[in-house]
Amino acid sequence: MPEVQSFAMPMTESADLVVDGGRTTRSGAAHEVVVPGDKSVSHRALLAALLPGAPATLTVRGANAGGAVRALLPAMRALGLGVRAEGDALVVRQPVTPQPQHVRPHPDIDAWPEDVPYLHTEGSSAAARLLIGVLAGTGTHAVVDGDEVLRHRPMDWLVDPLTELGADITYLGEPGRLPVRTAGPVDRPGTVDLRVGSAQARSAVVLAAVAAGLPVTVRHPVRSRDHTERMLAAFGKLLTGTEREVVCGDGGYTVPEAIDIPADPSLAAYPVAAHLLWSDGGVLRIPRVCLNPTRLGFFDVLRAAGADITYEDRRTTAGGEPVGTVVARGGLDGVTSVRVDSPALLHALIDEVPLLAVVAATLPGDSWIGCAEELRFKETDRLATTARMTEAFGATVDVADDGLLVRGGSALGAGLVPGFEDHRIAMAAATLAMALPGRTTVAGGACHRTSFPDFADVQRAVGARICEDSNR
Ligand SMILES: O=C(O)C1=C[C@@H](OP(=O)(O)O)[C@@H](O)[C@H](O)C1
Ligand SMILES: C=C(OP(=O)(O)O)C(=O)O
Repeated sequence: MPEVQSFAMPMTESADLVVDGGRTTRSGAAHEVVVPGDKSVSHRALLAALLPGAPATLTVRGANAGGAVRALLPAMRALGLGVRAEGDALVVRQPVTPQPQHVRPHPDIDAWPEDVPYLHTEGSSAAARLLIGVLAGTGTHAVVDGDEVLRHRPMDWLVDPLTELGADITYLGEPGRLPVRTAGPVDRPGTVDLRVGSAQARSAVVLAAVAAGLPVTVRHPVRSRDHTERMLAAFGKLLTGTEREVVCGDGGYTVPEAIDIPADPSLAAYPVAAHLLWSDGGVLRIPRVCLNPTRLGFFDVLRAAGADITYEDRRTTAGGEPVGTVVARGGLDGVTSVRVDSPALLHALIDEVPLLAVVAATLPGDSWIGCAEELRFKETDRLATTARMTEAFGATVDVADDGLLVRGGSALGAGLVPGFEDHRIAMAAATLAMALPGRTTVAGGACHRTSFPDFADVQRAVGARICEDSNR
């Protein structure tokens, strides 16, 4: 594992979120809310427009409109695709005149490669990593870069296996990190072993192999979210394999003219957690949620611990993803602790760890969230920032190399808590604050826009008192 970043000084570029505890709606009420489209499925659907043979127009309906997905659009435009919002859809047209992006200065780079598109994906690691995979499959010459935070996140997780398969990828700055230059396609069939469970790393290699039409077997240590494989299979691509490998075989695929994006389970988790933490009875329904089992860890862990969460109206979409309604009834009475102790379960709730930690802090027993070493390489070192945020409410959290031990039974209180400019940390903090008496300010909490632009509206619809305050 590479060296982790230091997040000693919380940054507060975004407005604060101010939350007053308690629920505005009557006890036992029924609520139904809609959450945004799945971020991961949105990234993959948009990138399908860059696969060889993609249709002249691809309509992605219900895409997530947060900063992480938007970060991909200027890069696509720089590659000569037209991307336009039409209602709740993003319409991708090709080819159009490329719209170059501005180069972000880098302390170690004086001369940038000329005559190749410069592609900047802001802070979105999924956008950068999946894009590198597609470029390595199509043999497109380009530079892929990101913001200061993304420039610290590991890219060797995918660049190493892509290079083994023959791709020409060079680091322009620090080895293992962005920016990278892609200059030649994967062209050596074979088997590669991934050393991390990252779905982005696996997806990059699978997308490269499929785009290049190269027979490749990708062995991986854990079956993390499998949206790429499901999407490609829905396009007709023959992918076989087992729990630990994906075999990208011969045979073509057809990218359809429209793809529907189901709602994001990692975003549905916030109103569900708020509802359970209020523990005042009632029922909350969230329709059209992606029920892919590789994404349901947060709900499954709470169900196993005794919470009443069910999945209803299940069906499978044309895109290969199961969807349905997530229904939460009652609260957390009888739930004493939670436990995550397998890599597959951890990956099924990887983005919900900060939220699970704050829920665990309200329980009487000690909870363990393990197998989580990859959390150190997110927007922040999320083992450290989750602990610091949860402790700011009065909780006791022990940080291990690979996880968090959240001690039960601490007295929790409202106050000023750090959001670390990390959307998952900020939304978890605001959600716990909804259940605590008094006023909490989540510093920089408006960074929720990275993945959940209408977070405050949705939480208000289930009874929260939450607003933005840029005047602190
Ligand atoms: O494949 C994806 O779209 C994602 C995979 C996960 O990251 P890793 O691949 O780094 O585990 C997750 O944390 C991220 O929000 C989105
Ligand atoms: C970690 C996340 O995304 P990414 O890795 O794409 O930045 C996230 O959405 O929590």
